[in-house]
Amino acid sequence: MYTSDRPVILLGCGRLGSALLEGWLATGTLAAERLIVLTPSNKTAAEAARERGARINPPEAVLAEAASLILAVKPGVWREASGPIAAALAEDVTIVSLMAGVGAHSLSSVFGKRPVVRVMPTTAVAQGRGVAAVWSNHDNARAAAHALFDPVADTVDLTDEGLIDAATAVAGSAPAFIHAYVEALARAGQAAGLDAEAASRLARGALRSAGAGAETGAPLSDLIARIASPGGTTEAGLKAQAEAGLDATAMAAVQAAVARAKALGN
Ligand SMILES: NC(=O)C1=CN([C@@H]2O[C@H](COP(=O)(O)OP(=O)(O)OC[C@H]3O[C@@H](n4cnc5c(N)ncnc54)[C@H](OP(=O)(O)O)[C@@H]3O)[C@@H](O)[C@H]2O)C=CC1
Ligand SMILES: O=C(O)[C@@H]1CCC=N1
Repeated sequence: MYTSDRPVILLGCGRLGSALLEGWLATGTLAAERLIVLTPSNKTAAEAARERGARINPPEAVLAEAASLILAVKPGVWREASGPIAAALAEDVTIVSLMAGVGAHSLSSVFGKRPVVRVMPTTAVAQGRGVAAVWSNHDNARAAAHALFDPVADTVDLTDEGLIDAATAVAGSAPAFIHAYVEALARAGQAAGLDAEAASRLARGALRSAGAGAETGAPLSDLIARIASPGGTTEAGLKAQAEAGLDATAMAAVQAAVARAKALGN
């Protein structure tokens, strides 16, 4: 729970910014009156927050009240988006960057000595069921990030900023990798004779079932063992999947995402 009386600025209200707004308001992490949203265009989530008391694009002087600035803009535009507001911020404001690739050193080149924390969440923060990697050199900044993200995500502290790129691949991007796998499963189901709708519903249901299993907290190896009857269909499928290069596929996806994060930061 975020307990500071001072507001939080959300810079950028796109897919991730909107998901965060929804999650914070749904979980009561933050009273809407404490939220300031800076967005160039109208967004449904921002309008819903405005109706509950959030300030959308207020006069610049208001920004000095904030305790935290959340950067939820694209890595390619953060400098032009931050430049005009940096001077208006309090000297002690915590910079909470959700951006892939952009390092603390670059952030400090714009925000000076203000403490920086990097957080890499998934969009399931909207449902209060995300996961988020957290890295900072500053204890207070890390604590501020935990106050904002613990209510909407399983937060995983990283000891080294260099690990954020790996976390971006394995958390931020990975839900899309998994959705793509489920789509491939549905296509394979169609190839095995199911019609498109049945294949899609069955594959999505399998994803939901896997998620429900994962949410019990049981080790994934136990969950696999519970489904795979000795000598049965699952064992046969798992063996074929491994032989077809499942590990290599995951490795390729993670390595490509890590490389892209590094390129985005340059
Ligand atoms: N989507 C995801 O799952 C995740 C994303 N991230 C990170 O979050 C960040 C945002 O990604 P995502 O939400 O997907 O991107 P989006 O493009 O959906 O959102 C970015 C938003 O930034 C807004 N914006 C652009 N310029 C400004 C400005 N000057 N001031 C304020 N807002 C501005 C855009 O406004 P407009 O719509 O009006 O153009 C847009 O809505 C990225 O850095 C990404 O690395 C991290 C983890 C997961
Ligand atoms: O695709 C991206 O670059 C962002 C970062 C992690 C998820 N979405």
